[in-house]
Amino acid sequence: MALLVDRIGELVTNDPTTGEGPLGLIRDAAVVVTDGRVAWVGPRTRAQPCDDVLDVGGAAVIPGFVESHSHLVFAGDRAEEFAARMAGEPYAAGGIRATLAATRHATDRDLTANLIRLADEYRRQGTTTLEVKSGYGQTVRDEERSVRIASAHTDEATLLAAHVVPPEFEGRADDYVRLVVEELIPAAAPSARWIDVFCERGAFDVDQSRAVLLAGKQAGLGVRVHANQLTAGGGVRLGVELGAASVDHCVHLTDADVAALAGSDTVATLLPSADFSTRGPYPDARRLLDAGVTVALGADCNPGTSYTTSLPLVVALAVRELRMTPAEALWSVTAGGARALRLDDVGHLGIGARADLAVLDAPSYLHLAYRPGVPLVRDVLKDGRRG
Ligand SMILES: N=CN[C@@H](CCC(=O)O)C(=O)O
Ligand SMILES: [Zn+2]
Repeated sequence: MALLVDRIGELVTNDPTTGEGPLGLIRDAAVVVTDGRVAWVGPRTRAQPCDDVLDVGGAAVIPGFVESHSHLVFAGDRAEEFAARMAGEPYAAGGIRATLAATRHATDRDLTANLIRLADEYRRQGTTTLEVKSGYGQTVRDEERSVRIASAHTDEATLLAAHVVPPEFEGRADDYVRLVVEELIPAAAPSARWIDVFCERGAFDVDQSRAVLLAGKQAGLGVRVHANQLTAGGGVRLGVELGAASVDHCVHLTDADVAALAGSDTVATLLPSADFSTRGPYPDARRLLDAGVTVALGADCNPGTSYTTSLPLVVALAVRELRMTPAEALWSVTAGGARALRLDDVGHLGIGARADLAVLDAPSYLHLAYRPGVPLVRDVLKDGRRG
């Protein structure tokens, strides 16, 4: 059965062969969906009649957001830590340990309920593809169950086996890395698609990160890295060296980091809501874009640095604070996220793509940045279906 999404005032396809400019814009458009995929897209006057019609009444329609960086398997929150930060405390990697303790005590059922709650929040705000990381367990048992819980809800589950050195390994990071390589990854990798590591002062250094990522690669996982969030360490170059799909945060970059990214297939994923919520500096998106680096944007939902599921907020921050154009920001949060996950059938609405789209309560995608904080996502289709 075919569905006609009709009377679209402005359609963003992200397919420059179908519409105008890099966003592939079509005005007065329609989309035909069959079997959960885009079967046809073009001016509405040329659309064939279909059994089912969704009349959006002149609204803008965009590809569903692709979130390539979230931490949804956790218990508790850290509102007090946030308040202390707003009163002047700096963010440090060690805060993760508070969530570690709460997560280890939580049941699978509690962790699942929290994940579903946050994934629903993401969906209501237009996100149709969601990567989810483990990383608040840091024992073989807790990482294995975290990534298993994530994988029941997404194909994009990431084993963040080395997020922080757990308290029982205080001063013995190398021993923890050995446990990760020898026991944790073999136990948890079957539930994951990706391996990730927090390569940062206070977390894991470059050699420790390399050992973890290589063990993950060996187990068949794709590589992603939390890199250069707090300092200009070696995380970005390590990611490029290992062929990472994405290096994430990228706040503190040297010229050599930018050059390495520009000469690679590795995406730089920027997470401005984390910088907003830690009151940290923002990354220099223009420097990356001008060097030809592929830039993605994510919300990085987690209880420590960025307790938001709003990719519309991220678009507004990217435009206002990172000086990206609205078109660049929208591309980065849809097609860019897809590149960061090495997916080619999401993040755009070309023929054959998944029919994942968001209908906005607005005549143009420009309103995502122009009307910050306003709930503009009116309807969401995932694989051509609502809900
Ligand atoms: N930077 C490391 N990981 C998370 C923060 C985790 C936490 O503070 O709980 C992030 O992506 O920002
Ligand atoms: Zn993160």
